[in-house]
Amino acid sequence: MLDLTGKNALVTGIANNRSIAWGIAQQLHKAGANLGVTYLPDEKGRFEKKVREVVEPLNPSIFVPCNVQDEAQMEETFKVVEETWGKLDILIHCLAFADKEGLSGDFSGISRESFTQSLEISTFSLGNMAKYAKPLMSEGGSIVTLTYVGGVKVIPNYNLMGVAKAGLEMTVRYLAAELGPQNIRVNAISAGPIRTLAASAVGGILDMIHHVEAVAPLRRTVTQLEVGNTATFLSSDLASGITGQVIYVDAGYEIMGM
Ligand SMILES: NC(=O)c1ccc[n+]([C@@H]2O[C@H](COP(=O)([O-])OP(=O)(O)OC[C@H]3O[C@@H](n4cnc5c(N)ncnc54)[C@H](O)[C@@H]3O)[C@@H](O)[C@H]2O)c1
Repeated sequence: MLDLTGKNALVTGIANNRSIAWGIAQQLHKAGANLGVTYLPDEKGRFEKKVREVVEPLNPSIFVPCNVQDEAQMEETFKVVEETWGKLDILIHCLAFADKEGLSGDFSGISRESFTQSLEISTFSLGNMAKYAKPLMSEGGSIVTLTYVGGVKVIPNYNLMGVAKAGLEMTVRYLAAELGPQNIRVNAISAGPIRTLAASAVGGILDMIHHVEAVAPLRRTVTQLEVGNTATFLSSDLASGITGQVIYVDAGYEIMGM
């Protein structure tokens, strides 16, 4: 039985109702988990307002700002988790960033600044979050992150994010090896292309989606809720033997050679 009643789940990366993290939050909630949500703060508070509206129906017990580049906010986030729940069972890392320069044109033209910023937000943040989650996952736990096939094979314009995702997938393996003895499992979902805010920054995302719809065995791409279902499974006892893996939720696209 897939039942997350009594489990505490912190979900990062909801920007709006198209976000993959929103699909995940809904399915975790449906399975009975208590939800905590972080949002990326901005000066005008627009993200906060938007995310608050989106998540309100799920009544999260935690709602805190967390820019992963801000160490004080990271610390505060997990302090609030400890004060509210005492323990954490599920951590969803569902965020990434690369600027325009990193997502179009020549790979060789990417600047040091773009590279550093993207890898810090998209890759380093997983291990750094795990550092704070580890002591709170005293009864074991599940950490799930999101990756894309562009971290394994060359996808036009994915450029810098491809390097970030390659690093992220390796981070999953190192974390799984480190945290396994504490019964903390760490996995990644490699999702097919979905129209979201982040995806719209990648040049030619619609072409990618149309290509997948034409070629993938299921002749379509996937939805946020399908990714949410897999994240919920990976976070449940049904997946108790799975760690360090990258699970493709991509309508089968990854197996195709042509
Ligand atoms: N959409 C796709 O086609 C697709 C496919 C495979 C994997 N993914 C991955 O899924 C994850 C979620 O992306 P999405 O497509 O749902 O887009 P999205 O724009 O809805 O979500 C990206 C999130 O990253 C957050 N973020 C960016 N910089 C941050 C920072 N410094 N600190 C904290 N949060 C920050 C944003 O606030 C946003 O909530 C990303 O890791 C993305 O690479 C997306």
